[in-house]
Amino acid sequence: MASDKPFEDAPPFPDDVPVIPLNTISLAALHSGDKTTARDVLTACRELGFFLLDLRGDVLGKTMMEEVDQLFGVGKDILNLPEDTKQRYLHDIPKSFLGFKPRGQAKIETNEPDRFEWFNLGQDSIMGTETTQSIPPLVQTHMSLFASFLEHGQSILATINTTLATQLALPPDAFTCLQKPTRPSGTVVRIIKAFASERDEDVRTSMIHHTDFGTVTLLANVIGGLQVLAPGKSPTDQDAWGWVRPQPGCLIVNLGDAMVQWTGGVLRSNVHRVNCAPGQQRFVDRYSLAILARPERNASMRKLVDGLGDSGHGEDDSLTAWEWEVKKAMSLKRGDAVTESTGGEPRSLAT
Ligand SMILES: O=C(O)CCC(=O)C(=O)O
Ligand SMILES: [Fe+2]
Repeated sequence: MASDKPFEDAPPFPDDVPVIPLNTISLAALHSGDKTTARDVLTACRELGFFLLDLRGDVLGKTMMEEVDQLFGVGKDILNLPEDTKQRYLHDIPKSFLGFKPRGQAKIETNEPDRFEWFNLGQDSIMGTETTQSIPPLVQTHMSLFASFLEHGQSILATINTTLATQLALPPDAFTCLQKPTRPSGTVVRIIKAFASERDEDVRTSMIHHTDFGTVTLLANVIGGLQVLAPGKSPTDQDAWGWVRPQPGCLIVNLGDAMVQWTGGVLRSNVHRVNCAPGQQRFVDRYSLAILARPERNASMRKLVDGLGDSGHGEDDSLTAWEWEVKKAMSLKRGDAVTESTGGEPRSLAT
């Protein structure tokens, strides 16, 4: 996440909850071309599909940290706009995922309403590629900050994608050429508010378990709540969930289903959820900030890696990213999609 300051202002993450061990990758080491670090990225993306990216000691990382800090402030103001303002900029699923998602609109695993709101700002809106999203004035005021954050985030994403492609013996631009920021796509900058859980009956999941649809997600957290499902375990097994401990100066990076599809199951997209924050953190509202990258709408979902694994969806090879996303969204809506981690060679987390 961001600098140390927001962590000092927050209730502490407790020491007595099971934390999932995540590899920490240094952005500075990646930028300097360090081979061991590049290999570590591949290992993390095969085994768990999650890692921490340490931004400290890197010029771009420092700028990113400052922008994350600023956007946490702005994001809070946006998510706390008056209800009637937010109502004017609601998303329109499945036509558009852009705009506000009201609290309680989706369900959690018990069929109770969810406990979060989000606002999705389309990369296409920021880049001017498409101008269909109507933007609240407060967001418009901060557009240059969103644009700068997205540009720096895209640069980090390009480094991760190029590293992965090279490690898989693909052309370095094998993934980046399918997700150029200037081309129309479902990529969004997302701000999320998961509500404080003061009453005991609120101590439950905020955002249901899922995998991300897209390519790579960059996520900034201060307050805990994010949980990752241990590979091979069922989401109903409450002991199989490990907390992600947010770290100052670090982003959380996770892979989405598109990377599994492109790599024929070599890379991993892991199930995660947002639970009620642990310990004393449950008493404060939890904000997070993310860039969820998706392939360009017209990108091919054809496998780029052969014979190393199988994502189990060979028929998807002929689809464009847009067709593929619609197909996934429809099958989730019909309820015939099983939410499960896919791809990779999961390591056991037992030590
Ligand atoms: O808020 C978080 O920590 C995670 C959010 C998330 O998983 C998502 O938006 O897909
Ligand atoms: Fe997610």
